[in-house]
Amino acid sequence: MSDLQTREEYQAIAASLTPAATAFVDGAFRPARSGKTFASTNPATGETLAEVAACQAEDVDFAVRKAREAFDDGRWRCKAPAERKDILIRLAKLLHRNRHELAVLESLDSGKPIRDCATVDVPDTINTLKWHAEAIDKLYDQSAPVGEDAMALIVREPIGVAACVLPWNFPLMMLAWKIGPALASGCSVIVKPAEQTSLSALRVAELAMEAGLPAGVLNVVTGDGPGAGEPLGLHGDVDMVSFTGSTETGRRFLRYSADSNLKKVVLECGGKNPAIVTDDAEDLDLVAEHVTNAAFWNMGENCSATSRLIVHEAAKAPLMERILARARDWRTGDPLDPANHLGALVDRGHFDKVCGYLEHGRAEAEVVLGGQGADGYVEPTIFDAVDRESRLAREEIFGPVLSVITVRSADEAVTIANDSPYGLAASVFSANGKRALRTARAVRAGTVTVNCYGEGDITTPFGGYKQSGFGGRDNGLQAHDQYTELKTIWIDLSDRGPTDAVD
Ligand SMILES: NC(=O)C1=CN([C@@H]2O[C@H](COP(=O)(O)OP(=O)(O)OC[C@H]3O[C@@H](n4cnc5c(N)ncnc54)[C@H](O)[C@@H]3O)[C@@H](O)[C@H]2O)C=CC1
Ligand code: BAL
Repeated sequence: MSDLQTREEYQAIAASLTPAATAFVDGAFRPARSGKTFASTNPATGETLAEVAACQAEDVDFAVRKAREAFDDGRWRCKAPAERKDILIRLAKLLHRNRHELAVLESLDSGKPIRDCATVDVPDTINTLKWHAEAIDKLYDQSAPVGEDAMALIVREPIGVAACVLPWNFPLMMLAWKIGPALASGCSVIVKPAEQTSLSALRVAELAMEAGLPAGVLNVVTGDGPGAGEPLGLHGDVDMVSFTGSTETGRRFLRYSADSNLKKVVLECGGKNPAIVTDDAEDLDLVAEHVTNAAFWNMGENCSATSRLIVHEAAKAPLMERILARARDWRTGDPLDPANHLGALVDRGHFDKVCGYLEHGRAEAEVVLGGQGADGYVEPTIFDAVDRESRLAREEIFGPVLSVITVRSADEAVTIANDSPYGLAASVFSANGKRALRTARAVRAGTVTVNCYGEGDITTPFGGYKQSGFGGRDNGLQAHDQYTELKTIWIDLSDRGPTDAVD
């Protein structure tokens, strides 16, 4: 049954909110030491939602010190696994109890449509935390096959202080994708939300205290990239950074690491994701449904959005007719109206960037749908006859823009799909099982879906090849690898005496 409320109910919740907007460190809300703030605005209205603490290096230092203390004294990592599990499950329950408020906060701060915040973002956040919490007391260490004279234990230990640097497109979901496994592993965590969308992370940190998470274990440092992100990346006492965002900023984190303490860096970056439709694709209604969702869901502000439709010439006309029919039904407007599929883009800067691509597309390709933006909103847009060398075909637009490229064979489709610096996600539509699987194998991307579109689920690792990712995966038990170190403990079992042992 749908959990959606009416627009009026959402508006009433919005009117009742007084979001916390200072940093959250060592169990308490704290302003930036400088006293500086920046406005967090509702991109749909331009209204200021809160003045958020503009943290800088000194605030980051304090947060790292508190996180380190919490890690070193073992108040979290040394708790019995079942107790840590219970606290995180309590947090998941508190998120569920506050789900309408969280969905509204997320929608107001980011421009995302409430229908998605309520039915996807918040439920996925809760499920992710629950799933990692449940794993805590079910993961076993290993013993290596080293023979009779020794025993070698391979144990997994929390890495220490983990910094989670978040994007603005899925503020809650990305928070959960990172703090879920980080906290489950026993780390202390410092979250740096994107400056556009700080509010939901602060609320989650507050609820985590209510759930019983010890102070200092989950901290949120608000601020922009150069002010708060850079000092985190350069900090000598941060053990790892898990980052989601642009490839350009991802590169910076590698440099920060090289210039400081060689902290582990895991990057989940951009994508230019192809959907390949072969000449034998069946059920074009279903294909059209998947491609429309993949391209326009979350206003295309999604690293795994399908932004290139690579379609065989034989399937193109009937498929395009079906995609257009669906996309025309997607309503754009007030994010708090559950009837709307698309809300506002995250901020004016990003809106202007997407509009720049629309202008380019109008000049270089054939507009078959949309093609204009107004007042922070961009309607679903489809460009046909896109040149595979053009900016539309190669650059991440991060808006509701689909570029169509026509091909004459499956091999040509794969060549074009792989002709990209990115390799995050792809989908393949073909009724021929062998061909579909061969194509899925040939595409260089971290997630390839067959006859559907998606990102897998919490049980499957998510991340990219090439410049889409580096160093690890989110989701699945593989996500725990990010936040843990492996230690070998070698125990001598031989009956040689000490003199023999050094011979
Ligand atoms: N893979 C993904 O999910 C995302 C991709 N993007 C892509 O990136 C483009 C630009 O968006 P931005 O908001 O500028 O992304 P961004 O990569 O700059 O921001 C992501 C995070 O990095 C932080 N950051 C920014 N500059 C930093 C610096 N110099 N040092 C340390 N931290 C820094 C930000 O404060 C934010 O928390 C988008 O148009 C889109 O193409 C953006 C967000 C998410
Ligand atoms: N779609 C999940 C990852 C991201 O867009 O940032």
